[in-house]
Amino acid sequence: MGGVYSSEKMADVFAYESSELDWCEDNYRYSEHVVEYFNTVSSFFFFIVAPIMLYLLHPYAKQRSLAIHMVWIMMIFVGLFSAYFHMTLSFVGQMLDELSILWVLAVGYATWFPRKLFPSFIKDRSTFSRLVLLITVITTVSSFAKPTANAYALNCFGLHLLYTLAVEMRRCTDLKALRLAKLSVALWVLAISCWISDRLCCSFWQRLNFCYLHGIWHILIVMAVAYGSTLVAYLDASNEIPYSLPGLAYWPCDKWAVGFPHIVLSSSPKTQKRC
Ligand SMILES: CCCCCCCC/C=C\CCCCCCCC(=O)N[C@@H](CO)[C@H](O)/C=C/CCCCCCCCCCCCC
Ligand SMILES: [Ca+2]
Ligand SMILES: [Zn+2]
Repeated sequence: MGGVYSSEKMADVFAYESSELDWCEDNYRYSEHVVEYFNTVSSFFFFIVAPIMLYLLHPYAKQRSLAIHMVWIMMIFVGLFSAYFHMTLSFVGQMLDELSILWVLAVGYATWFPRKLFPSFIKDRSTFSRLVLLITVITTVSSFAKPTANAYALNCFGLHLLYTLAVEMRRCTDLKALRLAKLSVALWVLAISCWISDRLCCSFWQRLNFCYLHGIWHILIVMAVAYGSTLVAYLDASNEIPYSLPGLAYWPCDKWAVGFPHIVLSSSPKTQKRC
């Protein structure tokens, strides 16, 4: 009897709409199998951007460490779990979506957090990575205590990332890096405005019959991560492999600096910069 009860409970967490979260988009509007259609489809944008970034960052990863590819490989899983979450609005979907974001952030921090900003008691990156791992495991376990607070906690980590970037950019005189920083922050501000507005002003957007802000957030946040992570990687390359003369370029149109940013490594001398 107890076995039947617990397996029913197990099934409950996979059930459609078992999550306490429900985004502004109308449920089952376009399909009886997909709860939030536009939010699900927009999650596939992760699958387009991740392979492009993996390809573009490959020369830098080859020089620095192939482990860097983990960030964008994990972003493919974030997209997959996000699509599953919005398709079902299940509790398992929510936790997979949120925990995969937490672990991408952890890998990003372990890989790119500037050495000079390490707490004073930490001497090398492997000790720092162990500290990040410990914090991530504790946060993963705590995330089950109050799942509705998880997304807000993740946004706080996002704010810390922005603060770190601001500290790093204070001394930077490289115009291309400064432009990339401004674009990254602008994309993040637009993205987070959509996320907050979808959560807090839903009745307003319903009256306008425009309930797609969370889907737009998906698209903007992937672009913010593409821009922001390239900037962090560029600062890392300037500090850790300066002999390969890292520079910034854009694909497909470098001339107008439009498209996806990436790092070019060359042996020719560059104009002086300080980052
Ligand atoms: C020195 C550190 C370097 C770190 C490198 C960056 C690593 C990538 C970081 C984050 C990945 C974010 C992926 C977002 C997925 C969105 C899925 C989603 O929509 N989930 C929602 C539910 O469907 C959920 O409610 C969202 C919660 C909020 C997540 C907030 C994540 C913080 C993102 C910070 C990105 C900053 C970009 C850089 C800007 C300068
Ligand atoms: Ca909804
Ligand atoms: Zn989402």
